[in-house]
Amino acid sequence: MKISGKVALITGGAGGLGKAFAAALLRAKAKAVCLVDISSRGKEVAEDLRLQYPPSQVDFYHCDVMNYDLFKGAFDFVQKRFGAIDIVCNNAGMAASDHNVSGSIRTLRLNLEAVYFGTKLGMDYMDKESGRGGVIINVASMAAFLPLMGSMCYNASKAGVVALTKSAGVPEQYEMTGVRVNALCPSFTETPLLDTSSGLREMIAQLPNHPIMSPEYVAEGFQQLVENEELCGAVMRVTPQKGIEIVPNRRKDRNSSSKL
Ligand SMILES: NC(=O)C1=CN([C@@H]2O[C@H](COP(=O)(O)OP(=O)(O)OC[C@H]3O[C@@H](n4cnc5c(N)ncnc54)[C@H](O)[C@@H]3O)[C@@H](O)[C@H]2O)C=CC1
Ligand SMILES: CCC(=O)/C=C/C=C\C[C@@H](O)/C=C/C=C/C=C\[C@@H](O)CCCC(=O)O
Repeated sequence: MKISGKVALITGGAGGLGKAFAAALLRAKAKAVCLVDISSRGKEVAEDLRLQYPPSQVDFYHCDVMNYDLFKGAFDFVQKRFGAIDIVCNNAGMAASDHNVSGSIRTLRLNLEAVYFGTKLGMDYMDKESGRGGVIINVASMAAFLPLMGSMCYNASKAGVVALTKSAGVPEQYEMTGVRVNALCPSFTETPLLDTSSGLREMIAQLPNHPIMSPEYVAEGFQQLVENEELCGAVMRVTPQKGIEIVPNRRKDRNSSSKL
């Protein structure tokens, strides 16, 4: 997909990775980006991006994406304001330790259930019948493959995002909707998320050859997933050790999916 002239909706857009994804799209001449976030910081982030990347339009839409109806309202807002949606990034997320049961349940809901909402809504609003096709990027994590000690729900939620994305990205689905769906799995990246768990930075520092990456580097992988029309149902890993890589998809060796 050529990003120039396109319209994007990014959840968690006020956060470290969300802002970097928005900036990457704006540098590539996206027509408009809407930052959907529960934090009112989104207003300042949108203002900052407008100043940095004129004449692109950058809006902030205050929303709790864990509420389906409110989240649908964000899609209606973008569709009405810009006439179309081409790119959806389900990026909003959080982490909680196993000791915090309510936080762990909220983590599962935000990181997985809300990503399902955003994937379903993205397919509905961008479907080639009602829309003009498009691409959905679901932000998972390397924790989906290499679990973090003490964060069962975080690890499970991210593994769920990978499975959800592979399901949504099967060729038959793409043929029907014209919407590609890919997963982005970064390792540790310099954002406020790293400060939400005490001792995490110290733990990371103990890991051999595991420097914390910049959001801008992860956004390079994000942009590849948006632009490369060959990628659908793809899982991309971004790590300091191996850089940006697509996980081989064994399913491509089979010639049809199992239909229910
Ligand atoms: N920072 C890292 O090391 C890594 C982060 N990730 C994932 O990247 C995504 C973005 O996280 P970061 O930018 O690192 O963290 P961040 O904390 O900077 O950004 C998260 C954003 O999500 C928003 N948010 C939280 N709950 C929300 C809700 N109910 N509705 C709408 N927005 C909500 C927050 O207000 C915040 O702006 C998350 O899914 C995270 O799990 C994945 C791998 C590594
Ligand atoms: C509650 C703590 C928590 O879940 C914090 C998450 C923080 C960062 C985002 C996360 O998505 C990054 C995961 C990166 C994992 C990369 C490699 C693993 O092999 C690290 C394993 C570290 C360990 O041995 O526990």
